[in-house]
Amino acid sequence: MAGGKIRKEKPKAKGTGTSAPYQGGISFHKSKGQHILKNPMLVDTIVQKSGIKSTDTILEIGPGTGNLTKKLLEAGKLVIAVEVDPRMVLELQRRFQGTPHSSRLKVIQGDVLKTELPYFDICVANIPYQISSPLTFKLLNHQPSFRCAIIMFQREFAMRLVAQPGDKLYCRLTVNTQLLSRVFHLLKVGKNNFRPPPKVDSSVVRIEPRKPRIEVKQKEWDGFLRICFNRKNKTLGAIFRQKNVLSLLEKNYKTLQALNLSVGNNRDADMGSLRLGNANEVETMEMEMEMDDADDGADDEMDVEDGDAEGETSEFKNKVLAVLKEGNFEDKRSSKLKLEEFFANFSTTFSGDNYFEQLCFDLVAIFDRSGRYVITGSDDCLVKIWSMDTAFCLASCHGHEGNITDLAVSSNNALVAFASNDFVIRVSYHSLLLPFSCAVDPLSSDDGTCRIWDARYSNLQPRVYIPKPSDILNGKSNGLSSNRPSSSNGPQSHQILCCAYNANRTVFVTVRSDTFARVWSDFKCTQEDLDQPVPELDLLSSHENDVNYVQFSQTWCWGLQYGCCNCALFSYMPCFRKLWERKPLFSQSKRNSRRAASLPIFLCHGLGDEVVAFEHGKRSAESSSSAGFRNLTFRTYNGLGHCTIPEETDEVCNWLTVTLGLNGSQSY
Ligand SMILES: C[S@@+](CC[C@H](N)C(=O)[O-])C[C@H]1O[C@@H](n2cnc3c(N)ncnc32)[C@H](O)[C@@H]1O
Repeated sequence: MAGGKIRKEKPKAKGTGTSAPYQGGISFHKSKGQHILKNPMLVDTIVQKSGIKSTDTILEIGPGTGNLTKKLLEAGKLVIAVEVDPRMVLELQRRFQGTPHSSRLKVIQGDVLKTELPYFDICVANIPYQISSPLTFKLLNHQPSFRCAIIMFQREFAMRLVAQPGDKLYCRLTVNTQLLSRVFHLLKVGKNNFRPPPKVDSSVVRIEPRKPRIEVKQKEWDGFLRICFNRKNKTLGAIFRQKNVLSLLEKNYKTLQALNLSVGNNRDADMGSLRLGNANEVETMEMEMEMDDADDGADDEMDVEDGDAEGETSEFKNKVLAVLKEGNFEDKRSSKLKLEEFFANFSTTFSGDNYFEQLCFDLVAIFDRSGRYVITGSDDCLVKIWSMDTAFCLASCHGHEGNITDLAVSSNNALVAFASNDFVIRVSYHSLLLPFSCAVDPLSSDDGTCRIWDARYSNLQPRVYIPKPSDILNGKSNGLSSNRPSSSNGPQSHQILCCAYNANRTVFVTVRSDTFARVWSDFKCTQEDLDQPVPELDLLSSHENDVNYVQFSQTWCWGLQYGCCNCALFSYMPCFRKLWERKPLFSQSKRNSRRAASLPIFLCHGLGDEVVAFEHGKRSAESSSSAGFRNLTFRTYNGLGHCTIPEETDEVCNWLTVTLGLNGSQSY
């Protein structure tokens, strides 16, 4: 591995002939990754390390204003530059027009990911980092193959490419890249070598495509790696015992078998020798991979619970495990497995049976509430925000250690919650003016807790919500949870599967794979509050299996906050008893309790509410009255279900008009 590090721009040496960075009066767009190289010495070093021959056709991706292009033209025979920004294309043409280089520069205007690449010997590029992954694989699949690519990447991405088994960054990207190429780290590059400086450090790597290529069915191979790296520190034996993995493999197997039979392809039905049919036909089948199993981190067997299929499934499981055992892979972990071992495992056991072909995790994607942005999550552990106007990726959110399994935007469009199968849910401000990145607390992964932090102050610790272990729960919980992980709490053994905020962000609910839903208060919002215990307001039970979706009712928004609102309007108050117990009205200062006691409250509830039982509304009213609220109106409506009627809305309107003095006669 070559070394070296260039950190800072050296002052321009007078009379050396090195020129100042050429900017051409253009303003740079961060959304297009426009961070031009401003250090001429660095440009020289990159070109020198590329080993360009005078006969070479060079591909440059994103030439920008041409600082690197100029040196490439001096070193090679022909430079083909692909640039998406028409302003840069113009600037490039202006810069080289009339120079001896102009006939050896060919500029293609367009998005490199959508451009059919011409023949080239070598690729040298300082690329926009948001296209790192697709670009790498586009290059590696390019035919005829090229000699090498010298590319500037974000440091972390570069380190993933060169990672070795056992390294923290060793991942599916590493193995996929190293299957097709050999990668070397050439140079560390500090932020100050760019204008404007990016937020991250960079590295230059050299990628040499393997010749000859290792031939592998790429879809199958990638599906296999997705499973292996989904929990990369688990043994392969434990991974392939998971019921979702097994049932998906079996589903693939059976569907493809059926397809094969239905086209009259009467083959031996033995698993070991069956070829499972045409990939195009199965492309349309719905086969989602959801790794949301109850997973306690141990390597215990988890049998498929399918009643009728049990016998067959066990047989299927045994066969899968037998092939793992045969290759001695059962106790190996993906994080430490060499490429050759992956390959051996894959080709000797599974290849040809197409079990993995359909194992691509779907992207999760949602529009934000304005409709101007799309937020996506994927199995590359990243959440990205895309502009609907330009189709550019505007921000990437790092920090998850597992696949992104779900996304949600709060009703006021201020927050985005990401669920991941690394056991953590993260919540970030959805504001494009703010850095959209969250640092991961290394202690937080795999602990089944919920963490919420303020992305505006990424140096601050997130607030941690630790559910009580379900084995000590006896129906309902009344106690407080600590907001700090502690050994007494022990490791959490259940993933959080989904969560939701209520409309005004005062309460949220999390659901874990132990089937319990927990309701939490989010009243505290300052950093000083971090040391205070976080109240787990309520524990909801009765589901018998995993709960995969949770949502607050939007029919009424309840907005009660102590001493800071003028009235409260709701159909019932979730967790009302615990709320009053935690913050008894009369434990506050006299002035505040007087004020709170006179708070006008309007409660209304339909007697036929099939979703929130009338009883809850009634008890909310009784409990609030006995807590000391004396200005409370409770209206009930005969036969009204979980909806509203004109009579109710009229009454609410009148009440608000009088209470808030909208008719000029304020009563509060
Ligand atoms: C990091 S700058 C590098 C500029 C120049 N090579 C340098 O080193 O000074 C990335 C360049 O890639 C261009 N770019 C961004 N996305 C692109 C895409 N999808 N296809 C082609 N060029 C792209 C940007 O407009 C920008 O000029």
